[in-house]
Amino acid sequence: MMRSVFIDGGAGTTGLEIRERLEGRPEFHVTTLEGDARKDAAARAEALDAADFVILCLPDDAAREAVELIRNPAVRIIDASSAHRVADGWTYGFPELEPVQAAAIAEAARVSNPGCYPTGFLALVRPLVRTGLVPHDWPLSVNAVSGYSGGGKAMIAEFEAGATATAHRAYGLSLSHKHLPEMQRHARIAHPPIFQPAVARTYRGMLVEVPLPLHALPRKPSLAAIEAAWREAYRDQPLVRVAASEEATSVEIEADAGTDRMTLRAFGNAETGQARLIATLDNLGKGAAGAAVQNLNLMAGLDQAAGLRV
Ligand SMILES: NC(=O)C1=CN([C@@H]2O[C@H](COP(=O)(O)OP(=O)(O)OC[C@H]3O[C@@H](n4cnc5c(N)ncnc54)[C@H](OP(=O)(O)O)[C@@H]3O)[C@@H](O)[C@H]2O)C=CC1
Ligand SMILES: CC(=O)N[C@@H](CCC(=O)OP(=O)(O)O)C(=O)O
Repeated sequence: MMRSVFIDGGAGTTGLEIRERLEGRPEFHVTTLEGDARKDAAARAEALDAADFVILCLPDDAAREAVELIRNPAVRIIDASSAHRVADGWTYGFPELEPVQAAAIAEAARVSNPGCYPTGFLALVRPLVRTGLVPHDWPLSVNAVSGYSGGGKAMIAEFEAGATATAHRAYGLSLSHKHLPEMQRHARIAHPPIFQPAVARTYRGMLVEVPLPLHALPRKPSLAAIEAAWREAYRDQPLVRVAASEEATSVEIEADAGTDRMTLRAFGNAETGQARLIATLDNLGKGAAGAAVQNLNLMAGLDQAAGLRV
């Protein structure tokens, strides 16, 4: 069965990546608007209402507006923006997050894609909280570096203009980044983590790291216990891998760039009981377009990894 998919914001960074992934897929007929029609409310309303699925690749305000424009109750929505990630009536589009999540997404009418940083953070932390290895009120922190395409067209233009952009910039210094509510809500933790994001002079890829003092946790888990909790959580998941970490001496931001997968690694020092948990992914892959297509596959009743780069 052919399903129609309208991408609102199809000329943006995430929209173009989704179009690339859906090219040559006979299950989907993709439509977008061109020229002045792209931002014309009447043209958007018509295209939104005519589709089986719409994927919103827009700034938050435009995504909220798109949802209001939809009149046809049969239209199913995937929102790549951060407008609806903790909103009532929306299903969080992270199929690997809980054992029931993929089934919930498959049935949902409104699915909100996770943010790229929360994807790494939640993958590392949620199984540890769920199994009690990390107490739900533990004061977590997360350090992360993203490729500059994470900031969309504006940041790409800044970095590619060359003159002003840096090699590595720390930001989010007010500790109020827009990803904090979804990190806290979906990890099911009592406090927002201390989140230290940075952007580097590389187009795509990201490295999300959670430091953990294992010796101070009530259950004093070993690295092996952490890896075992991840392996159990992601046992049947095609897009999340747990790498054997013993031999690695470094991890690069490009490790999963150009793919739709995510890799988790646990490093540490057994003598001091300190650990570094590291997720790598592509901010435009599992962090955005890959996740949107994974959700679309599930909602359409297809194999979740169909058309994705594992
Ligand atoms: N880049 C990334 O790694 C990730 C992005 N996201 C989210 O995905 C969404 C899209 O981001 P991204 O692709 O990076 O952003 P871009 O800035 O690259 O693209 C946004 C697109 O939306 C278009 N647009 C803006 N306002 C309107 C409007 N009112 N009506 C129709 N089109 C409009 C823009 O038009 P114009 O071309 O004229 O500027 C642009 O083409 C954002 O919410 C972002 O936060 C989520 C995860 C990761
Ligand atoms: C490098 C960079 O600027 N990254 C973006 C996050 C990209 C992303 O996850 O997009 P959402 O806005 O949809 O959550 C930021 O920190 O705001």
